[in-house]
Amino acid sequence: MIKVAVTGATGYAGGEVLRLLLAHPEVEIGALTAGSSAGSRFGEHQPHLLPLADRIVAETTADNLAGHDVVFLALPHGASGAVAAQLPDDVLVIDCGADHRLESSDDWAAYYGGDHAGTWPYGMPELITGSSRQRDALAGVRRIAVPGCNVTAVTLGLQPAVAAGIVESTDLVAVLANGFSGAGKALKTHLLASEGLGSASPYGVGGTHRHIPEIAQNLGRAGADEVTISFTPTLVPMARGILATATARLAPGVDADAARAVYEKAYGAEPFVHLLPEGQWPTTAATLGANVAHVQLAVDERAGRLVTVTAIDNLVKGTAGGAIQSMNLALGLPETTGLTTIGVAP
Ligand SMILES: NC(=O)C1=CN([C@@H]2O[C@H](COP(=O)(O)OP(=O)(O)OC[C@H]3O[C@@H](n4cnc5c(N)ncnc54)[C@H](OP(=O)(O)O)[C@@H]3O)[C@@H](O)[C@H]2O)C=CC1
Ligand SMILES: CC(=O)N[C@@H](CCC(=O)OP(=O)(O)O)C(=O)O
Repeated sequence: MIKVAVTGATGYAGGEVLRLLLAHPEVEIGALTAGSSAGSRFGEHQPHLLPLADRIVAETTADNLAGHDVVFLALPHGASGAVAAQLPDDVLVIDCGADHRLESSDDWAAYYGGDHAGTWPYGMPELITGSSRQRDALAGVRRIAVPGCNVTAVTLGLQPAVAAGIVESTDLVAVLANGFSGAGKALKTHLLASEGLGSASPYGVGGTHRHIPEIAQNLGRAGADEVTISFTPTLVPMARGILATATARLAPGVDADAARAVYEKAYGAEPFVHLLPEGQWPTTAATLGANVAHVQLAVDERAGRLVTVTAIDNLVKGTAGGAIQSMNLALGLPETTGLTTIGVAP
């Protein structure tokens, strides 16, 4: 069995990693660590994870993380680098946070601030990288940076068109509806039920959201020379889910059939990206609890734009499921081990 520790186990991302790992046939769950909740009973924080309820949350120290084959980091931004530096090179370390996603230290400084911890192999197996996919780069690695959840939705929506050159990558627009859990468990005023229930509110407006450089990095790897994207997330009253509408100016002469053929070719063999039948549009409800992205596209002839819509569960395909998919690849297991595309709607 593969022995796995989870840091940030009391949070949303750590909890979801554990929920999925409990169904993984090759995994045994070891240390559960966190910050201020160390010493408390795990069941107080994650009552839905009954098999682990009587465990005691440990401090996040190198000693407590020793003796594991895999360590998941589900810590706030900026906290992963120091913990990872204490872990041996032969341990597979999977960072669900942002610390190791970006190649450019300038981008890190501009969007996150502080010192950049470094760049790790990027955990999005479906990412188009020239003539191959990122999954080929994950075999045998011992460090993985899990993508941002919004980044996963927007990248999967746009990358086939960008890679095939059927859109202008300098004229991209993405508007997203985002569930509350994306912001984590820590209390924030705008996430109070009295503020957020019955309301939709934009945040990170005007080119300020920290996922913009990561999306540009991905679409650059997919083949774009230059990427300009207007990106606007909107908080909507649902616990989980992201619905990303991403549009792009079409290259001359590209019609709906040609665009659809590009997406069918890109995603026909992907186990966790599902191109819906023509005319059926993604909903977040259909992806909840599932390691899957539902994708659809249309050509808006009057506007001259390709319109893509992608739905994911931010905590599954957007975090924990994607992380376990990458773990499987790194360890040489079948990519789909322990993961399901079956959701829990309604
Ligand atoms: N929520 C989401 O949809 C996604 C989250 N992520 C990333 O996952 C990471 C965790 O996010 P999320 O689960 O939402 O956040 P939460 O606020 O829900 O959880 C944070 C976790 O980190 C622990 N923690 C906080 N500070 C420290 C510290 N100094 N040392 C050790 N443990 C600490 C907390 O423990 P304690 O209980 O003791 O406070 C808690 O377990 C972030 O980097 C986030 O960006 C990535 C993709 C999507
Ligand atoms: C509603 C909400 O605030 N969502 C968060 C989701 C970010 C996320 O979880 O991704 P990271 O791992 O990069 O933090 C946001 O859009 O910033």
